[in-house]
This record gives sequence, C-alpha cells and structure tokens, in this order.
Amino acid sequence: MSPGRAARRLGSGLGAGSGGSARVPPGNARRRATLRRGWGPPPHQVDTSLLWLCILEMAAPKVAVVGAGVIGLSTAMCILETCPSCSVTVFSDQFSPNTTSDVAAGMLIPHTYPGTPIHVQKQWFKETFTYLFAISQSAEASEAGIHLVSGWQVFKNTPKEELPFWSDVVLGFRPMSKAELQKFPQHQFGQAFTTLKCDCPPYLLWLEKRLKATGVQMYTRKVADLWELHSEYNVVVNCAGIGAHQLVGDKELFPVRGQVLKVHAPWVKNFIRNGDGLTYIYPGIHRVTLGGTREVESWSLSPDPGTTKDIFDRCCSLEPSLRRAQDIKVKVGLRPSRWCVRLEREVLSQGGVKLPVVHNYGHGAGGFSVHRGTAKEAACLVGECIAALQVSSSKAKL
Ligand SMILES: Cc1cc2nc3c(=O)[nH]c(=O)nc-3n(C[C@H](O)[C@H](O)[C@H](O)COP(=O)(O)OP(=O)(O)OC[C@H]3O[C@@H](n4cnc5c(N)ncnc54)[C@H](O)[C@@H]3O)c2cc1C
Ligand SMILES: O=C([O-])CC(=O)C(=O)O
Repeated sequence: MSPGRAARRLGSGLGAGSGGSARVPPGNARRRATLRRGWGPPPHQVDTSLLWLCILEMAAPKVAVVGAGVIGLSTAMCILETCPSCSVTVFSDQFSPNTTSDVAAGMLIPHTYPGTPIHVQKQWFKETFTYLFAISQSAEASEAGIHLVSGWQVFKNTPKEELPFWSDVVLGFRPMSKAELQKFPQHQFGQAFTTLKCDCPPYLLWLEKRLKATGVQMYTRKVADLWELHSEYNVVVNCAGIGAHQLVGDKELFPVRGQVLKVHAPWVKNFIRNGDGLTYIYPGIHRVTLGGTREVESWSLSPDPGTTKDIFDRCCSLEPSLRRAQDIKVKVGLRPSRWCVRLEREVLSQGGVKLPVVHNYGHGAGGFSVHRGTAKEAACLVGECIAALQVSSSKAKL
C-alpha cells in the first residue's frame, strides 16, 4: 500500500483542515434554495471571464467533494483545471476498488435520461468521448486503462430508432452487413461501431494519482450531513452516487442492481451487446466483462449464484467460445438511477449561515459515458458559487 493510500485509510479520524470539527445544525429547520442552471448554453459557451475574475480575487477558495467514484474524482479534476487556485479535498467512505464505479463495465455507450434534453446528453457524451479518446492515443493509455474497442450491438427486431443520438460521436457507426449478421442467427438487425472502454479500477487509480499530484487531499470518511463541512469549506460538491439517497434524502434516486462477471478470455477482442441492454460481452485490457442484470429498487450487494449461471449462459449463446472462459469473478453494483442526473446548485441555509452546494449524482447506467461532460458542468457551477460568495463578501465590506 502506498504511503498516501495508507494515510488515507487511516484518515477517518480527521485533524485540522479536514472539516472534522464542523457544527451540524438540525436538518428539519433548514431552508433550501435551489438554483437550477437550466438547460441553457453548455458551460463552454457561457462567458465565464467575469466569473473567473471574481474567483481570482478570493484567495484559494476551499472546495470539498464528497464521493470518490468516477463522478467525484473527475469533478475534483475539472474543478482544479478550471480553478487552479482552489484547494480541493475529497471525502469518501469508500475508494477504489470498493465503489460502484469499480464494478461497471466502463463502456462508452450512452443510456438515455428521460428528464434531460437529448442535446445536453449528447454534449456530455461528446466531451467525455473526446477526452478519453485523447488519453487512448497517449502514452498514458495503458496506465489509465482506456482503449478503443470495436464490435456490434444486435437486435432481435429492428429498433424504431435506427440511428441513436450518439451515432456520430462514436467512430464508424454503420448498420451491420448480412454477412456480419450471420454470426448472430437469432438477431435480424445490428449496428457496428468503435467506441472507448475504461478499465474502471485502473482509471479510478489514475484519476486519484493525478489529483494527489496536484495536492488534492483525500480522506476516508462517511459524511452524514453536508453541514459537517460548512465551517471549513466555501463550497461542497455532492458526488455520492446512490449514497445521496441517504445523504440528502433524495427520494427520486433509486438503485438498479447490476450483477456482472469478470472473466479471463483473452481471445475475445470485439464487444457484443444485445440491444435490450441485458446481455453484453465487453473485452477490457485484462479481463472480459459479461453482463448483466437490471433489478430496480434492489439494494442487495450479494452475488446471486443462479444469476451468475444465467448471465454466463446468455453470453455463451452470443459468443459460444466463452464456454472456455476461466477465473470467473462475480461483482455487484447499485446504479444510482434517477429521472435525470441531478446537476445543479443549491444554497443550504440555517440560522443566517449559508452553504453553497453543487450536486452531481444520479448517473444511473451511464456514469462512465458522460462523466467528463457532467464534471465540467459541475466545475462551472462551483465557479458560479465562488463568484457569488465573492460578490456577497464585497457587498458586506461596503
Ligand atoms: C453492473 C454495472 C455495469 C455498468 N456499466 C457501465 C458502462 O458500461 N458504462 C457506463 O457508462 N456506466 C456503467 N455503469 C454505471 C456506472 O457504474 C455509474 O453510473 C457510475 O459508476 C456512478 O458513479 P458515481 O461516482 O456517481 O457513484 P459511485 O461509484 O458509487 O461513487 C460514489 C462515491 O460516494 C461515496 N459516498 C456515498 N455516500 C457517501 C457519504 N455519505 N459520505 C462519504 N462518501 C460517500 C462512495 O463511497 C463512493 O466513493 C454500470 C453500473 C453497473 C452497476
Ligand atoms: O448497458 C450496458 O451496456 C452496460 C451498462 O451500462 C450497464 O450495465 O449499466
């Protein structure tokens, strides 16, 4: 274990600068003001020059990020990239390899959030694809666990929407030829394309390493209430995934349990996904992920042996060579699902004390596919919070 990691594991009893001694006001007396960003122009089209001028005036704004899955770590990274003078601390009760993000297959194939406009989802996906594509073409690719993978999405019946919204973001999207479809006798339609895959634990470790290299502190700590952090931090960012159900009492957030198998089958080079999203075979750098299940409102993290057999049989019917797969490991994760990703500012208020919060959670089955896009937007919201604090402190001085 690295010294930094060991310190983090020991770090649940927190010392000065960690927010450990913060006052916690009772929850029921709180007034909340939610400042929706709305679905206006994406952050890169907003004139942020005034905003950053305000931030520059505030020496080292302190930002706490709660959560160390793909969303928390990438949000911390984007905050630092957009506001290098910020001091960022990550608090999480679990780190890799014990997060939902570690269980994910990590494929960049978007899922649709019914409550979010498609052009916004497309923008999030595009930003994520562009970012990871650059890594996949760099010397960092192998350490970060990012690689291109080609394959097929196959359908028993031709889908209503033959061209998904993301078809011009992935590479070489086209309908499958008759010859290709012969490999899948139970399917009558298919799409061939090349996309990116994250090998999730290496990618999370790569993000952690980069954050630590820029001075980000990381502490193992369960945050019971965001107010715990208010006395030490100017802004708190909530990236708690399914943990937000309890942390902020979000009743719109629910788990969709997913069980997958990670197997050794190095001859499998192409991905295969059944269009219903239930059965998939995703080759990674070292192991192949076989899925899956979608059990709405199930909180169980225990693997189910009957489900393991069922997943294996379904995958073998798509790719019979998988019968020879070895070293089968079973993983379970709870997708943090919601009608739409919660990506917004909120000002918590108690007895005249205000705590600006940015929420970035509820990515359901598509967190890897859109993480960089939502992290950039969350970083922009953090900038708005800091600018607002700066304006109110200037007014107070007058
Ligand atoms: C089986 C499966 C396969 C998947 N495959 C894909 C895929 O191929 N492509 C894709 O795009 N997506 C996929 N997903 C979805 C993806 O895993 C999620 O959308 C994503 O991991 C959510 O990331 P997150 O950081 O919000 O949540 P998490 O990874 O759960 O991170 C939340 C973090 O918050 C911490 N936390 C929670 N509560 C508290 C608290 N009170 N105090 C302190 N810390 C707290 C947790 O410890 C954790 O570190 C899959 C999911 C599953 C289950
Ligand atoms: O649906 C997929 O292709 C993989 C995935 O995101 C999931 O299981 O949540």
